Amino acid sequence: MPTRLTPNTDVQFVPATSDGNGLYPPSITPPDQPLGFFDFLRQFIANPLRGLPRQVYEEDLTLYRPTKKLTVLWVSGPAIVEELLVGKANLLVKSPLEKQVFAATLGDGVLTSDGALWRWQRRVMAPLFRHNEILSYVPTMAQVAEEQVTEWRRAFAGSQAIDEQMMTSTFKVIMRTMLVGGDRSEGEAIMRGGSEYLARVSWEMAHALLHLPTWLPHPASRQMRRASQTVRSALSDIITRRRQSAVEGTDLLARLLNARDPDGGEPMTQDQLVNNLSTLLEAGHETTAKALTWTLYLLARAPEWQQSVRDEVNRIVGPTSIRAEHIDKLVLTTRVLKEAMRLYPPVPVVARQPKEAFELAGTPVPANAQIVVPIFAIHRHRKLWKDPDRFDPDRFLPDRETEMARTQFMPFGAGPRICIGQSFAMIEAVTLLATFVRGARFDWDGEHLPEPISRITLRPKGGMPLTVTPIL
Ligand code: HEM
Repeated sequence: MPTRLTPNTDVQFVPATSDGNGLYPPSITPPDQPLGFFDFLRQFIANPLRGLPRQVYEEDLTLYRPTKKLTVLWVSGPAIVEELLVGKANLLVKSPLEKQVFAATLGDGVLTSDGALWRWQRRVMAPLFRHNEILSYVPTMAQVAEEQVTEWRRAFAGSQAIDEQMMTSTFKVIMRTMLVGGDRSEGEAIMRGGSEYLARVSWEMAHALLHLPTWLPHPASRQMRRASQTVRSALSDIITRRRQSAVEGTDLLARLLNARDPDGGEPMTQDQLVNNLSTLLEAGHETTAKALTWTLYLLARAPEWQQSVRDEVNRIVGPTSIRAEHIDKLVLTTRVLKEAMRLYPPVPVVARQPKEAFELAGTPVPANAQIVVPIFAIHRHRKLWKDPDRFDPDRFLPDRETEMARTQFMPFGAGPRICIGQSFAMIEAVTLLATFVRGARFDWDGEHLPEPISRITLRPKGGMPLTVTPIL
């Protein structure tokens, strides 16, 4: 039976602080009881993760019905997550809330569409994400990472805005591997526009939760519209130039330009091309940037782990650039990344809506339910993890990892909508992290305790200043 919750308006949120031990990084202390609707909404705008009550971290299924119109089902037990996202995937669609939030920027590209349109778009893109194809990008990824290390050497030791630098690096990677032909200023406009859009996304979500008409503006409407226009018009220019120059190639844009609808044989329209390019650029860089940002924070708090990663990279790779054959051998580096994505999953929540009423683990789910899989809470679930808030990469030692249920650790989602870029992200993150840690030391000031804030991706409140000392 799901836990049924009675709204309670007295709950205070206390973002956890550090106890001085570097292995316990900031978390969110969940409220003992859920909030009444308006408090929920207020906290949701500040940080949707504050809306998750304690039960979500302890039970498998939690039902929250704060108003007659809103039913939220939080699914946090691995067996039920599997039943939902794998077994019953064909009974679900992407949440209309998510679609409304992304309509202006991603349209109905592969992330936000359903049914035949989704299947076609996913099939067109799948070949780009084959493991071997991605391994061929390792030299480009290593070069981008080395450029960042060179910048740190030029800047000498000091505090650096790690979150911004990780965004720049991962964006360079995606532009140089997937979208050959964009120029630098277009690239910067796309990156800035995407980030500004996501920073304000909770307004759009709250607007959708309240079922307000889409023509009614909210405080962030204008900035979000401007940000999405910036991104879409830069992408449209790149596509037009590419069509005019008739450049051949196998990058993402070439594949999208050559794709034909299996039923009608039609190519993608300009709008569909823009939808999918912006989807790949947005989904493909901010997520990996956040994985790296949080990993470096954790390593700065745990210098002994940082040194172990450095030792591994020096032993396996030495002073040369990282190559494809090194990736599988960097096992400790990979474990550290996984543990960082457990504590700070770059996509902290995924959501669905049923096509019609159905049953989940014997519980009736109404057709209008918002089904939420809170990855953040699953990764810190009290019954699944020992000492869940502690940073301990050894959880991912091979014999311990094989004991985990498939959806106990699910930073890339699960089922047919699992992240198409999973291999790309892991190979990129290992290459960049290994190059960074070999080339520089990262130190924490002992004070910065960023609250993890869900803005589709998991952002550190107050950014991520770390002291970087190049290793010459
Ligand atoms: C650490 C990095 C990443 C994380 C944690 C991540 C996480 C996720 C998650 C959780 C989903 C599923 C969303 C859902 O079920 O609603 C997803 C979907 C997706 N991701 Fe990623 N992602 C990452 C990197 C990437 C990269 C590098 C790319 C592309 C280059 C990418 C492209 C996509 C796309 C296109 C989808 C939609 C797939 C579909 O609906 O068929 N992601 N990602």
